[in-house]
Amino acid sequence: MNASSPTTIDVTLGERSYPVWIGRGLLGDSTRWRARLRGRHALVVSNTTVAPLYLERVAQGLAGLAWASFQLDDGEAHKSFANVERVLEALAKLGATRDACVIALGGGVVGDLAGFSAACWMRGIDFIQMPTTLLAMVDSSVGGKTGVNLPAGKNLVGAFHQPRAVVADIDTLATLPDREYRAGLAEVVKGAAIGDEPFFAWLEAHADALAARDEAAVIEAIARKVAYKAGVVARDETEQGERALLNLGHTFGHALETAGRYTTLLHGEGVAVGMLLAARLSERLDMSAAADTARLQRLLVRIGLPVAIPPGMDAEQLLALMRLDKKNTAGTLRLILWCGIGKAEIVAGVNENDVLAVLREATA
Ligand SMILES: NC(=O)c1ccc[n+]([C@@H]2O[C@H](COP(=O)([O-])OP(=O)(O)OC[C@H]3O[C@@H](n4cnc5c(N)ncnc54)[C@H](O)[C@@H]3O)[C@@H](O)[C@H]2O)c1
Ligand SMILES: O=C(O)C(=O)C[C@@H](O)[C@H](O)[C@H](O)COP(=O)(O)O
Ligand SMILES: [Zn+2]
Repeated sequence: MNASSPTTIDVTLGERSYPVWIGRGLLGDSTRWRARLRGRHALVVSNTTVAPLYLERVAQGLAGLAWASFQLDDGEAHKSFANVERVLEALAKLGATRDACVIALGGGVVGDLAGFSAACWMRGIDFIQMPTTLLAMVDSSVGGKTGVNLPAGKNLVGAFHQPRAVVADIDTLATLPDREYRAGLAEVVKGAAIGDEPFFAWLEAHADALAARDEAAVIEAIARKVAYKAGVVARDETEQGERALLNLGHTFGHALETAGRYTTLLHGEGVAVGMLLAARLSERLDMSAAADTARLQRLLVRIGLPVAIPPGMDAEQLLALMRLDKKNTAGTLRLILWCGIGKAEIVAGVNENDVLAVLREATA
């Protein structure tokens, strides 16, 4: 495959739409993405790991523009309000006007923070997502959720702000560590588990090819997950209903990530464990069968994802963190529960004692 034939999926939001390009050589071949820039200012936001690897490829496409780059320190702990302020200061220093564009070059941390900064600067300017992790390609770069963490919890501050384009250059995956790659697969499994039974079966059949990073399998997995998510986002851009299903495993997962101070579990790993906890809770509430939970666990294990709560975490502490989840209403837990492969439901007023029982069993 070359840069002239990417797989393209359009995310359509009423009258608007933007492309997600998936393929090889896309960063260095700027013909497509450069045409999405409207003004003469661009700020590339990246981090200290990704910029040395890939900034040069993007820089070539920015020739002739007034542009600068800003590098975050690496890690989830840097998805912070303080860094948003630093990005905004970099935009001010660049003299960025309303037609400026922020380019997010990196994983989901960079994408969420850069996108939120773009949403804030002059009440909203363009941004382009250039995801360089599998997780960012299949999930965070698509759909317009942007934001940062607070010490109290994940993603507590943010905005819906859609990108102008998503440039998923799979060449960048060559340098992605295996653990990060596997974490990205968790969000692929999630999409299939929520709403696409045939895709789940395909993942089971291609688990070995995916673990070996077979190129055709990787591109198909990215494209199928992005197409699934694009459909959900098109129907419910701002999470008034159906979109909340994309949060399967996340109320548990975010609590696990936060409890581990963002160093114990990666986001995708938290989602993997979180999905299993959600599955067990669903079984307890007679919404799903043990056989489905076992099938989900088998696939996650084959991919090499964790399926247990890390040692030292406490059930009560996790429940307290879950109480701050954004989906909750009227002071009660509102969770995404699982009804077996390919089906999930939003359930309000979940009894905390049931959640605690599942957490206690998993932390015992
Ligand atoms: N907005 C959304 O819809 C959405 C969806 C899913 C996840 N998220 C968020 O995304 C974040 C997780 O994203 P992530 O898993 O990409 O983590 P990340 O951004 O921390 O990237 C993972 C690691 O890989 C490194 N890296 C990135 N690209 C690389 C490359 N090509 N080669 C080598 N190293 C590379 C990074 O420097 C980092 O160390 C979380 O904050 C999560 O909340 C958001
Ligand atoms: O796009 C969505 O909607 C998602 O929920 C995707 C999730 O995988 C992602 O982790 C998202 O950041 C979670 O958002 P939050 O609303 O729970 O903060
Ligand atoms: Zn997620």
